[in-house]
Order: sequence, then C-alpha cells, then structure tokens
Amino acid sequence: MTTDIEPTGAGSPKAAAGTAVPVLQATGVTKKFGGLTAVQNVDLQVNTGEIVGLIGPNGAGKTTFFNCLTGLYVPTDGTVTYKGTVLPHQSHLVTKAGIARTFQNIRLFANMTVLENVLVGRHTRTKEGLWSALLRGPGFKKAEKESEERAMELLEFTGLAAKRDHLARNLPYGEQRKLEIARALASDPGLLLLDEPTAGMNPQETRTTQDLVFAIRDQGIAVLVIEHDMRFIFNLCDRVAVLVQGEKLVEGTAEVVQADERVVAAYLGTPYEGAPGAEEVSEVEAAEAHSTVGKEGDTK
Ligand SMILES: Nc1ncnc2c1ncn2[C@@H]1O[C@H](COP(=O)(O)OP(=O)(O)OP(=O)(O)O)[C@@H](O)[C@H]1O
Repeated sequence: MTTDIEPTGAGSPKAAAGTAVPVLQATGVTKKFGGLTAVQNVDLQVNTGEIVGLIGPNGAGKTTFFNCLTGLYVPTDGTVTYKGTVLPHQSHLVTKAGIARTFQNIRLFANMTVLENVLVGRHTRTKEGLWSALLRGPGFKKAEKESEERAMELLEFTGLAAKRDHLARNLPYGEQRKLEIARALASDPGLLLLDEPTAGMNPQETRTTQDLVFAIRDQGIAVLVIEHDMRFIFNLCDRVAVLVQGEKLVEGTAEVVQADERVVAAYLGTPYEGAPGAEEVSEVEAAEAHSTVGKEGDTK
C-alpha cells in the first residue's frame, strides 16, 4: 500500500515556501439571529500552505462564522468562495467542494468502531451508487477496499491504527478528538476547519495535536482553527484573526496580535476607543456619573 502522508510529528512550524494562493475567501460575511448580529461584515482569507487562527472571547461569533463557511448557516450577507468558486449553503456540498471540519462538541458515531467512523467520512469521495452497494458487485468491492486502505492510512497518520476495532465511545477524550480529525480528513479536503481541537486535552495531548496540525498543513491542506488556548494558537498559526462582538478587530502574525492592546482589552472586557459597543458603554458611564453628581448634590 502506498501512502502519501507521513506519520504524526512530521510537521514543522514553518509554512512551506511557495506562492500563496487563496483557498478560502470570506467577504463581508454577516449573520443575524433576529435582532442579534452574531457576525458583522467579516472578511477573511486563508491561503494554500497556511494555518490561520480565529480567536475571540466567548460569544464573539467564531463558531457562527465557521457555520457560515461550512453551509450550516446561510449568511445574512456576504459571500464565501473556495478556490474561486462561490460555495453553496448546504454542508454536504461544501464538504464535497473540499472543506472539512470538526465540531466544538465531539460528533462521533459512538457505537461504531474507529475504522467505521473514518469510513463514514469517506462517503463524499465514493462514487459507487446504491445498487452497486446492495448487489456488492466488483465495482463496489474495489471501492470498499480502497476506502478501507485510505481510512487505515489516516488512522496511522493520527496515531489511532491500533484502535481500529475499538468503539469510538471507549476511546479516551483526546483520541476521540483525533478521530474527528481523521474522519474530516477522509473527505480529502483542501481546507480543514478545526473548532477548539484541544478543548479538554492535557498539555501532552495538546502538543501532539499541534504536531498533527503541522503535519496536515505539510500535506498541502490549509487549516483554519478556533481555539481558546493562546499558547497553542500563537505557536501554531501563520496568521491570527481576532473577533470581538462579531467584528474582526485585528488580523496579523502572532507578534502583531499579541502586541495589540485592544486584544488584551477585549479579553479582559475593558472597553477601548472605537470598540463595538464602546459608544453605548461611555453613554452609560456618563449617565451614571451624572446621577452620582446629582445624588451628591442632594446630600448637601
Ligand atoms: N442559533 C443561534 N440562535 C441565536 N443566537 C445564536 C445562535 N448561535 C449563536 N448565537 C449567538 O451568537 C453569538 C455568537 O455565538 P458563537 O457561538 O458564534 O460565539 P463563539 O465565539 O463561538 O463563542 P464560544 O467561544 O463561547 O464558543 C452569541 O451571542 C450566541 O448566543
């Protein structure tokens, strides 16, 4: 069996040299839920060979933005293109186009084996139809064999090959997250979206996940990752975008983002000049100051 992927740990922190070509282009993406604007006019580009981070405080709109990219939500406004083609608003078509994702809350088939979970992720790339599957003809058997070989390659890649016959629900938490990544990779994506891949992991597991993401990038798959673990994000990403109250506040290298005082203020909840909602905050503060002055005056 030939494999075009190296085992976990083969990655390196440096992006592969070469001309950057846009893989994902989100332009003016807005998502409203009734009166709540969860994502406001966000532009984001991910290029070939890149790992891009998306960070922001709780409720900033990160997952909603992911859902707009992957067809789970229809954006209220804006467009999303993958390799220059506008994406449909249906998640299975987005997967077919070449974008795969994992979820914040693990979504495995708990009572299926590790191998079966990866095979499920393979179905968008399997051409054999229903009748072929029911009759189990030669075409189906060949496709089934190829799918299984590919699934095993991915289990080797993610370090889960020895557990191929274990039920997904019996895996330790960190391995369940890796299995989600293996299943996402089974659709042969050009872009992988990871929603909090290290949530609940210990430092050792986080380190292994970092190596795994580098190795995925080194296979030519661009990565966009949401994560609250700042050390992980800043070690991993070529670029980081910061969302605050649905708007993109800053975008740049780890150094640029870390040095931006507005980012620190956003995480600490301190309003800064021009921040979304800052005008309302200063109006409230002015009104409170005014009423305090009034009360002090009353006591005189
Ligand atoms: N389906 C929905 N209906 C209504 N409001 C929603 C829906 N999904 C998200 N929201 C709201 O949109 C805002 C952004 O939520 P979102 O989950 O995208 O934030 P997040 O940055 O991913 O947060 P966290 O880091 O906590 O996961 C929040 O105010 C949330 O309550």
